[in-house]
Amino acid sequence: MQHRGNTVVRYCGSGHCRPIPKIRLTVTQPRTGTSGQTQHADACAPLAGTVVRNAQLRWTGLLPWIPLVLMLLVVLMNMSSCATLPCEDTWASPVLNTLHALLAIALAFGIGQLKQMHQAAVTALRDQTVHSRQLQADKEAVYELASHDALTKLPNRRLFTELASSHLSRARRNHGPQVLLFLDLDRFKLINDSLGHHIGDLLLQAVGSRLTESLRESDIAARLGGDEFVVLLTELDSIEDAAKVARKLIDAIARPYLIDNQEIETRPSIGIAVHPRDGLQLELLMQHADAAMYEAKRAGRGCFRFYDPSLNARSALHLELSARFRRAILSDEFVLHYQPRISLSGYRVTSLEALIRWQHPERGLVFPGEFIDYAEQEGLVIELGNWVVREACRQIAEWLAAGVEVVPVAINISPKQLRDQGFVDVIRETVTHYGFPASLLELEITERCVVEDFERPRQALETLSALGMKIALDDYGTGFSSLSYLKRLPIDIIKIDRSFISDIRQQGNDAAIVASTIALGHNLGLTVIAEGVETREQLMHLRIAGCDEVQGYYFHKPAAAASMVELLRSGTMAEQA
Ligand SMILES: Nc1nc2c(ncn2[C@@H]2O[C@H](COP(=O)(O)O[C@H]3[C@@H](O)[C@H](n4cnc5c(=O)[nH]c(N)nc54)O[C@@H]3COP(=O)(O)O)[C@@H](O)[C@H]2O)c(=O)[nH]1
Repeated sequence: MQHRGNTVVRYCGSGHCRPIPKIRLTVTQPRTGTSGQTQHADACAPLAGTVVRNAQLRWTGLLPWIPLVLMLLVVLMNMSSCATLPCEDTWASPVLNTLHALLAIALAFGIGQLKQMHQAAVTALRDQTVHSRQLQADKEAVYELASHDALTKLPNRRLFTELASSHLSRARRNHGPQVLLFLDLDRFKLINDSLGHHIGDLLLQAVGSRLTESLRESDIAARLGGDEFVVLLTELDSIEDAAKVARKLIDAIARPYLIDNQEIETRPSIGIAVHPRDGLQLELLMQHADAAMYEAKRAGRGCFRFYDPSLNARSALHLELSARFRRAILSDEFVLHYQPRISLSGYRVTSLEALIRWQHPERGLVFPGEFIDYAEQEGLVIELGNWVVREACRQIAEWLAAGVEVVPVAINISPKQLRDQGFVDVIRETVTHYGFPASLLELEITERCVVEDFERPRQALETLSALGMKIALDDYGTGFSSLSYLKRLPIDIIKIDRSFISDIRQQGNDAAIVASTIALGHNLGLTVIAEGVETREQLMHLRIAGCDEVQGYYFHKPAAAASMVELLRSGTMAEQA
């Protein structure tokens, strides 16, 4: 079918086209009370059928009148013959009898036609009823499709915009606080890519159900698309209550899901914007809640943040950084900072992690959280990663030349970089160029590196491991914590993510996870490192739990290469006061 102007042209079976006026359906949904979606429906077929049937009825409707007219003629003739001839006249009787017989036949034919006509009318009426029921069902289906998300059955962006906008304009008169929550699932892409879209879809449905179960009837929840959901909280006593609801939603959504016999976990990051404080119009509130959601992601994911006007300035900075980023690689504006890793037996410096920073000419030091994702999306991360390899090797060579006892330097490898065909050669050639043992370089990868493609990264890691480099699995516990990866990849070190370390002292889940990860790592013969150690309490807990090494602000923040020289010369660190 094609739409041409206001005419819908339907391709018929015979191959020629019949123009039929375009039908507009304006659908009203009683549940929400909103005048709904205007849709063009393909109503041509049933309507065309009805037109043809009506024409047929008109023609067949004339047929019963023919015998009736005949009958009238016979009666008239009969009457005139009786008037002019003596009725007993012998020759007139056969004529009249014939005419009577004709009359009887005509009557029978007429009654038959009348019956058929009645039957046709009844059928047409029944067809009409079935058709209007079908049309109503079609209208409802069109409305459902146009206004709801097919997967979760929640309202979609369009319906949410209608409902929330009308609610906000009413609320403007009532002066109640209305709060918009913008939710985005953490690491959903990882789940989708690794477990398949079917599992991803089932997870989204389950998240949609948890969301609605946790809200009041009066709240309006919708799925915007992908892993993004929005909620308008309509009956809050105070803005503080929004934080309680956000916390409740995080807890509800973070509970594990059992999907196709697999336990899956996800958490939402939530941004919050308050009406009228953060905006009067829905569009602005959505933008602000979205900006706050990104802030929640930056703050470590699985948490919520309220909108704050300074976020706008940060978004502007982000855009500006993106524009300058390509030039920055060419103009060598990046530097590496280093953070020591310390053994828990003797507090020896065992390694340095190289962390990239952008020395921006006007903005000063910009941290990788601001540009690594952008570099990854734009395909610039390979170029940037190769720069890190060369710079780390140059620095090792410089320290060695200065007579400093160098410990291995760990560099972070991004997923695209590890999949790049030239990756192994770049490392091998650079190490050969500087002529130091390959064991002075360590590679930190995350599970994300092997999700999309396993074999090529595995081979690259095997080759580099065979050269003597150690491989660390970073951010352990935040992805799948897959035992299969630990078994099939040449991993030497597990780095427990800092999100498990911050609450370790409370003897809750995090302490149990850390203890079992340490036991698991040791059973597999791996070195276990805890990241993000900031307090003495955490340090003591990790010592008792049997962790091998720690890294974190407690001992040293990442710092420029120059400040590592003293540390490397002494080789140990002391506990902080
Ligand atoms: N592909 C590449 N990724 C890189 C590179 N350099 C860094 N990164 C990744 O960027 C993320 C953020 O890094 P950064 O801002 O440098 O933060 C690191 C530390 O400063 C921080 N850290 C360390 N100790 C603490 C602590 O006690 N508390 C606290 N709040 N933060 C701490 O952790 C980051 C190091 O994390 P990790 O890499 O997981 O060991 C980060 O993901 C980097 O990996 C690069 O060259 N290439």
